[in-house]
Amino acid sequence: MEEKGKENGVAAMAACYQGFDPAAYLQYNYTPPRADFERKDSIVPWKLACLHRAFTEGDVGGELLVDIGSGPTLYQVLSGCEVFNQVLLTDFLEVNRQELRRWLRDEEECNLDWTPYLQHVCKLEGRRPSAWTEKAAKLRQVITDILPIDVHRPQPLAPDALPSAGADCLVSCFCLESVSPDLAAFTRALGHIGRLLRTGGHLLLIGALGESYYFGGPGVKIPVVPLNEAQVCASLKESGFTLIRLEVYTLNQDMRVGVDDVTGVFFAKARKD
Ligand SMILES: C[S@@+](CC[C@H](N)C(=O)[O-])C[C@H]1O[C@@H](n2cnc3c(N)ncnc32)[C@H](O)[C@@H]1O
Ligand SMILES: O=[N+]([O-])c1ccc2c(c1)CN[C@@H](CO)C2
Repeated sequence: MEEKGKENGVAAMAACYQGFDPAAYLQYNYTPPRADFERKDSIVPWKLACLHRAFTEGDVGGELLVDIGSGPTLYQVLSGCEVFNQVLLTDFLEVNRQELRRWLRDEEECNLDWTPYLQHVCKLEGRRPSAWTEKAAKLRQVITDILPIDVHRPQPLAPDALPSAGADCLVSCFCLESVSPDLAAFTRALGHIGRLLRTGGHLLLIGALGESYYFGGPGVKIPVVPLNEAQVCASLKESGFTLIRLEVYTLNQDMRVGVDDVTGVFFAKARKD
C-alpha cells in the first residue's frame, strides 16, 4: 500500500480513539459475565490462567516487563509483577494513563475495583486470597512508569524509554488488532513492538479472533482487524517470533453482551528469534 494510504488508515484509527471511555470500557469487558470468578466459562479467569502459567512455567525471566497498550487495565501484569523487578505500562491515550496512575496512587476515583482480580491471581499462586494486599503493594512497587506509546511507529516508545538491550518480556492484550486498519498494519505493528524486546525474550500476546468492531464507549464504535488463528501464527512468524504455544477460548452465547462481535480469544506465547 502507498505510504499515504498507510498513514491515512493509521490516522483514521487514532481519530476513532478520541472518544474512548475508560470507565465504559471497563464496565463492558471487566465486570460479570466476562469477568466472573465463579464461572468456569468466564473469559477473564481464562486469560488470568493463561498468563499465570506462562509467567511461572520457568522459561520467562529477567529484569524488565513492558505491557503494550495497557488501556485502563492492570490484570495483564498481576502474575508478571512477581517475576520482574520492573514493569512499564504504556498507552496511546492520556485518559488511560491517568486511570492507571489513579490506581497506582491508591486514589479513590478508580473506575474498577481490582481486588477480586488480585485475590483470584493470589489463589492461582497458591496464596491465601487475603494476600491480595501484598500483591497490590508489589504491583505499586514494580510499576515504575506509565508511558505514551504508538505501535504504528517503527520506534513505538520514546528513544530513552528502554535499556539498549530492550525489554526481557512483552505482554500485550487486545491492542494490535484493535488499533490497526488492516492485517498488514497489524503485522507491521507486531514487528515494531518486537524491536522493543531483546533476542530470546518472550512475548505474551492476547487478542480477539473474528472481531470486526467493538464499542470503546457509548456510541464509540471502533473497527477491528478480524483475525483467525492462522493469521496470528503467520504474523508472529513474519515478525521474527517463534511460537511456543497458542491457546484459544471460544465465547459461548452468555459472553456475547453486545459490546463487540468477538467470537474467540487467543493466547500466544512466543520467543523473539
Ligand atoms: C481494546 S484496548 C486494550 C486495553 C487492555 N490492554 C485490555 O487488555 O483490555 C486497546 C488499547 O490500545 C490503545 N491504542 C490505541 N491506539 C494505539 C496505538 N497506535 N498504539 C498503541 N496503543 C494504542 C487504546 O488507547 C486502548 O487502550
Ligand atoms: O472478554 N474479555 O475479557 C474482553 C476484554 C477486552 C476486549 C474484548 C474481550 C473483546 N474486544 C476487545 C477490543 O477489540 C477488548
